[in-house]
Amino acid sequence: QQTRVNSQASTRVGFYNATCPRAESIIQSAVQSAVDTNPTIAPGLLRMFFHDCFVNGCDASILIEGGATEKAAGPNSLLRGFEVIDAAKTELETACPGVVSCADIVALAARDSVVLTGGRSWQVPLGRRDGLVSEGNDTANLPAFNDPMDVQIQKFADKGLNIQDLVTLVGAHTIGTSACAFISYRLYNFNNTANATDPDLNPTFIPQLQALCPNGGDPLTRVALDTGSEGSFGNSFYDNLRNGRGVIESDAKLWSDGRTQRFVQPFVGSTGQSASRFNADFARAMVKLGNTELKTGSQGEIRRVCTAIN
Ligand code: HEM
Ligand SMILES: [Ca+2]
Repeated sequence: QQTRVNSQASTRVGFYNATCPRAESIIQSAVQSAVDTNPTIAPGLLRMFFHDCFVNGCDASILIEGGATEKAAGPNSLLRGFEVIDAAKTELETACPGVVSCADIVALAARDSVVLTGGRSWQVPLGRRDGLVSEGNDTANLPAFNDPMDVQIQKFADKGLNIQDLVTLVGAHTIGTSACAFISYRLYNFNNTANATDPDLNPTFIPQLQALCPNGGDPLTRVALDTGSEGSFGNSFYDNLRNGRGVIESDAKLWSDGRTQRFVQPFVGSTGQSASRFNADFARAMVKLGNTELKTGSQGEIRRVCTAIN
């Protein structure tokens, strides 16, 4: 198994220009029609790309179905949007059989999801190949909502991503929602102490979150990660962090830990400048994330269907 962390990325923009010129528009239409029907697909697809890239690189290992694959593992249990990738792949196989990798579909669908929710577009370097391995245990690479900041920083460093990349990429939480399962302990039982709340939470935010995630309520109830703006891609997420309104613990720590706060700061504020900086930096960080442990050239394969190795 070849792994190269961000080393001379050999993806390139326009990789399918000659071999499948309609590839990007086919994927864009598939994402658009899915998001039109169900807006929660957009954050689902953005998160899918992250969870793919962090485990065996951006190689569509996340899509493989069966026994103990990544998709079946705990950290991926709430991912959504798999059917959109399959729909795009079916159309691509008709238009240009055997050409477009599932890994590139995931990468493009993530970009399209950002654009459809109001973010700025960017060009996605392509040419990833699909991986031959998908093991549930490897999902331990993924950061967890309650990982200490040291662990989060280390998990990103292991993928060639620095603290600034971490802060920028977690800005993806400007769209989408979290299950109460990842929130309630901050409201009712912080540090395993009855009735204790997380001191990172703004006291005025606690009753709001408690209303959304009642004590003992359904752990699958969903709450916006960027309060007031869950459907709209932008830098308001960082304002919420500064205001003690980070919904999951790992997000809140981006402000309370000085190592990350210094990178949150430039994204805070309603001036066009901080918004513009976030959009530009996010695009750059996504390209960097997208070159994680690439398989290119003759490595891996182009899958016939995204859910199974050929
Ligand atoms: C320290 C790193 C991170 C942690 C601990 C983390 C954790 C989480 C958790 C616990 C959720 C809620 C999942 C659910 O209930 O369905 C979530 C949602 C989400 N995450 Fe992250 N995340 C991290 C980084 C990222 C990155 C780098 C991206 C993308 C570039 C991302 C994209 C998303 C999106 C879009 C959602 C919303 C999903 C939806 O609405 O279905 N996250 N994340
Ligand atoms: Ca992967």
